[in-house]
Amino acid sequence: MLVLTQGDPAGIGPEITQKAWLATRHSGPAFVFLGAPELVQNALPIQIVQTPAQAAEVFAHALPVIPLNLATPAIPGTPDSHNAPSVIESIAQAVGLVQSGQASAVVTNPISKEVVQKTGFAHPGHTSYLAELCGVPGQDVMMLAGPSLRVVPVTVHVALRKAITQLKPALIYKTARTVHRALQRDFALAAPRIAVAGLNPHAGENGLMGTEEHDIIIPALKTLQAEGLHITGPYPPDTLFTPQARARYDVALCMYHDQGLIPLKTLDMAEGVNVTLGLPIIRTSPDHGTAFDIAGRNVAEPTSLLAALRLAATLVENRKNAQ
Ligand SMILES: NC(=O)c1ccc[n+]([C@@H]2O[C@H](COP(=O)([O-])OP(=O)(O)OC[C@H]3O[C@@H](n4cnc5c(N)ncnc54)[C@H](O)[C@@H]3O)[C@@H](O)[C@H]2O)c1
Ligand SMILES: N[C@H](C(=O)O)[C@H](O)COP(=O)(O)O
Repeated sequence: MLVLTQGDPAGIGPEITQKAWLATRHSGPAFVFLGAPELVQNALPIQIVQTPAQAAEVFAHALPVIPLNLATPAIPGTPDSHNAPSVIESIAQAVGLVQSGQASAVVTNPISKEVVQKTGFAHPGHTSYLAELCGVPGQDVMMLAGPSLRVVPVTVHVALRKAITQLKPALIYKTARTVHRALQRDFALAAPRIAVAGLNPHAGENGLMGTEEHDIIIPALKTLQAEGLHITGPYPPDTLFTPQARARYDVALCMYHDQGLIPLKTLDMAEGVNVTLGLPIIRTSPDHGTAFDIAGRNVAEPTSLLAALRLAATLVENRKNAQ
């Protein structure tokens, strides 16, 4: 049984949750919504439950809901930081259900980083918060996975100027080792191929356009290759995402957030999935955000959430088989 968090109640989470249930109620994967019932009951039969086990019994007939309370009524498209505590509580409770063995994985509905930050939330988003909840702070790695491409940014939710200063061999080691292990264990790839993007145009043109490749990336790759990882690069980023290039690797390690997320969301926005690696639990999420600009208009696509639910179920199975 997957547990689906509430996300920001003013976003499209409630809408895509209902659409996802209609699409999976007979075929699965089954999930329980952990959030305010009033967000998902406007067009569907829902059933209040207390546990994921009770949710499994009703899933084909009603959307199961483990209830939370909102501080203020949600207005689609108009986020209210007073409801941030319920957003955060839903994530924490979902992790607890997986840690206690009552649920198999967490799938998160989108949150607004800006809204939760207003309440002093100490994380840029779900990813590092999940690592803290799981007792592995700093071990989290963010992957975006789609039908055409998988990318993992080495630096994530920081200003680009800061991302460049953060780029160090230790960060490349942590990221690459975590990715290698996850592709073997959770994605069932026996010999995963990791391609690494350069930071600079033309991957530095042998030092003419920047020295991060020579000084940081290449030495780190040599260490990882000596450990037996199939990791190559650094490649010129502008040709790393062509169909021909993508056929030669299983994941692209990128130097900063948008170096990977622009091609991923350009190629696979509809079915891209955000996967948190490095955790003792499985967590996926849609590759999009709260979409406040369309919330409440019933035009949101559930495809990425459906892909996230299905990938979570697959990763759970793969991890179980790998044990
Ligand atoms: N995993 C997450 O929780 C997550 C991911 C990305 C962004 N965010 C947050 O979401 C908020 C808004 O971010 P943003 O505007 O950069 O990105 P966004 O993904 O919310 O929206 C970008 C554009 O894509 C459209 N869109 C997004 N999902 C869609 C869907 N399912 N169907 C149809 N159209 C869709 C939106 O209408 C918007 O025009 C920010 O606070 C950001 O921090 C959260
Ligand atoms: N970087 C992701 C994206 O742009 O889609 C997303 O913001 C991740 O956020 P979480 O850490 O809240 O999953």
